[in-house]
Amino acid sequence: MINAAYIHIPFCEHICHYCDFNKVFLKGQPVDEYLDYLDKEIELTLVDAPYTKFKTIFIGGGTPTALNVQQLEKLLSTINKYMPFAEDVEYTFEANPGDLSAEKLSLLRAGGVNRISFGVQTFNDELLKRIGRVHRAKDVFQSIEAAKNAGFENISIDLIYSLPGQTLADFKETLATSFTLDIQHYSGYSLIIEPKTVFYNLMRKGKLPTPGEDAEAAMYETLMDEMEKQGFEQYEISNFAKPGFESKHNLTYWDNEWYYGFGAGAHGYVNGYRRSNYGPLKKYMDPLKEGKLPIIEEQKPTKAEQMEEEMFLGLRKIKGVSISRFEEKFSANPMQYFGEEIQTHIEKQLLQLDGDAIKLTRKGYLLGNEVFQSFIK
Ligand SMILES: C[S@@+](CC[C@H](N)C(=O)[O-])C[C@H]1O[C@@H](n2cnc3c(N)ncnc32)[C@H](O)[C@@H]1O
Ligand SMILES: C[S@@+](CC[C@H](N)C(=O)[O-])C[C@H]1O[C@@H](n2cnc3c(N)ncnc32)[C@H](O)[C@@H]1O
Ligand code: SF4
Repeated sequence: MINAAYIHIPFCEHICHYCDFNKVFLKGQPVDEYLDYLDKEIELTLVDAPYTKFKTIFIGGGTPTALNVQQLEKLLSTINKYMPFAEDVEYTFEANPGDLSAEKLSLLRAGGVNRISFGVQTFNDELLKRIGRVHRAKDVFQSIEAAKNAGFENISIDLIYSLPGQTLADFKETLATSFTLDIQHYSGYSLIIEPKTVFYNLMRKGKLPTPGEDAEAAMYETLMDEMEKQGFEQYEISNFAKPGFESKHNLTYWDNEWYYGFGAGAHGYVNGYRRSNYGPLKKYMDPLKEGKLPIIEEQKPTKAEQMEEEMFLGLRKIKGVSISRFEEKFSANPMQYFGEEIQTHIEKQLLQLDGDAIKLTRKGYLLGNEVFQSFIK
């Protein structure tokens, strides 16, 4: 039974210089039509599904909060129509600071949303401008205050470090400001320069002054140290939470469990099959017009692939991969199956054994990608 769902809203009011997620500039887009087809996709998918109460629902983007009040109402009513919630559901909406009026916030609350994840990135207004964001630090304070006033008690922000021109001192200031917010969860990502973004083109022309590897590592160390000092537990390479506020939805991914993915470009892991939807709006909507699901490809990972996934997803979690759970799932001992890879990384002090767990060392957090890749045979 699948009890997690991701829903993608691919519209943004502006396009940030670093972002390569599936999104289009909002103006002139068939947003209402998109929401109709999203309704159709969810209906088609869930009509034959065994009765499920959803434990996690995550509305991401793009920018879900770029929808207007009527469109938000429509989206929430689709979800309410087809997706019964478990009592302890974690229902997240991603939001851009400055986007949420009191009216939109109370609609979300009334619709059952109980977690908001704001894309803050940095509190330095100069840097915000440089990375192509339109919000400013003051919008973050206002939005979080408004979300609290509307009754939200589980609020997260995303930060990006290693931004062009950012110094360690600057990042420390962003962190210090973040801790004045009294919220429950933080994600801290290091900037990835993705192909086809403004930043990628600047980089190729030698015009992107990124801080460099040493500064990036120093910022990450600072992030981890400061989070710990403030009582936020690191539970994944980039994620920190007050006890009990770890993101259950994102843990579904790292625990290698099944989930639905609805909307343009969304991916899902449904009944053993990894699937992804068409990204471009027209390609997503066309099959639905004929009553068909907009799936580009569906692939069932072999047992060997599932074991690899269990490792490279699970090792992202600070508590690591449970040996006994692995054995239960695959009737194989990971210490034997991946003996060589694990041994090599223990020798390099990137992995460690801790009771029933295989997990990264602190040095391993910095070099996670090197470790994960070695598990893909
Ligand atoms: C895809 S956005 C969607 C939510 C919302 N539109 C926003 O901008 O916050 C989710 C998060 O991904 C992170 N992100 C996007 N592009 C990134 C990149 N190139 N490097 C690191 N983090 C990135 C940002 O922190 C962002 O908040
Ligand atoms: C970068 S993460 C940020 C999560 C946030 N830090 C939190 O704690 O809630 C969220 C982004 O990942 C992407 N994403 C997550 N699940 C997805 C899925 N199943 N299919 C496609 N994109 C997905 C979306 O672009 C979404 O905006
Ligand atoms: S970071 Fe968020 S707001 Fe910016 S372009 Fe990407 S999805 Fe849109």
